[in-house]
Amino acid sequence: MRTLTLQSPAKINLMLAITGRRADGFHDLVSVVAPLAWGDTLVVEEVAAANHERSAFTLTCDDPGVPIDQANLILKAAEAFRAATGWLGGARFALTKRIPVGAGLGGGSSNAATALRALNTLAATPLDAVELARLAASVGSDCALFLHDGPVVMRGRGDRVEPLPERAAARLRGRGLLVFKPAFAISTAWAYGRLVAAAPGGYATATAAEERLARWMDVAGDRSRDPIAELVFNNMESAAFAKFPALPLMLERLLREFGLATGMSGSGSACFAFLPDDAPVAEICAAVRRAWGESAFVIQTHLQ
Ligand SMILES: C[C@@](CO)(OP(=O)(O)O)[C@H](O)COP(=O)(O)OP(=O)(O)OC[C@H]1O[C@@H](n2ccc(N)nc2=O)[C@H](O)[C@@H]1O
Ligand SMILES: Nc1ncnc2c1ncn2[C@@H]1O[C@H](COP(=O)(O)OP(=O)(O)O)[C@@H](O)[C@H]1O
Repeated sequence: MRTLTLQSPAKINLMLAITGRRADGFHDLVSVVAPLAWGDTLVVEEVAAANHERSAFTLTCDDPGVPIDQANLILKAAEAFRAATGWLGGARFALTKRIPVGAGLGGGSSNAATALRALNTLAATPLDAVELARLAASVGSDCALFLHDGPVVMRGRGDRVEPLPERAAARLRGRGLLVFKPAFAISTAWAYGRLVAAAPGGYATATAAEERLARWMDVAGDRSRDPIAELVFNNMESAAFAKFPALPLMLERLLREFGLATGMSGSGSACFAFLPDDAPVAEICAAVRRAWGESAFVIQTHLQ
């Protein structure tokens, strides 16, 4: 039986414009998202179907805080895969969790997409790319982006995903950054709920979002400039920053003391700072830990 070991990366929303609520209750958005060169590891051990009976999907995880029952997006994705393909095989999933939960780093969605990629490799009659993307989107709004290995633009409720044009992607790939998260998490449902409560005040217009993206793509090929800070935008920050002032205080401090461009990822609470080559990384990490305590999560990585 085959065993696959796959990386399941975290993501950062470099630009996140939530543009309004849809009839189905979800929100439309325009987002530039990039996977990080860091994340969880998923080992997938194939279990053959015996006597034309279905074999089970099971999950273990080294982090006791992560559910390992049907609430886990890995098992949801696996069952969705079976329903879509009729595949009778099973799998033992073993997840090594590094991505903090409720951070806006897309850990659960990434795990689900990674599970789908694994099962599609194991299945005798795999889904094509369009079918796999549709299936991923049915598991979670943020899942489909993780079927790509580089920066993408995500639209709709997150289900319409296209790779960034190469010239723009090249400006992001390999870019160093620090990702840091305080001890508290923020629930995605809460963050969208705050936008609904403030509607229509908190929404960005789709036109302004597309213009921001187009402006950045226009100058992205100009090597004499580094316009990354002009791309960074997130209208989920208002609610999170109002409730948790530790977040904006930290970002202001990193700009003031180290001149760093920063932002919050997704619904938070993780934030990121771009690291120039000569950045005093140890000093920056120390500043984060001094303010947020030793329980703060800090990782130095780069965009994939
Ligand atoms: C905000 C974002 C930005 O990338 O990321 P995270 O902060 O969660 O990482 C995503 O839109 C999160 O996507 P995801 O976490 O997959 O959301 P889902 O599981 O589908 O839905 C969780 C909750 O968010 C709401 N939701 C989600 C996506 C969307 N486009 N509109 C919504 O209103 C749903 O109504 C639901 O209450
Ligand atoms: N494989 C998984 N890894 C982490 N969380 C998961 C997973 N499957 C389901 N969840 C649940 O998803 C919720 C959000 O998790 P996560 O994807 O890490 O956050 P975020 O949406 O902020 O990026 C949590 O309530 C968690 O219990």
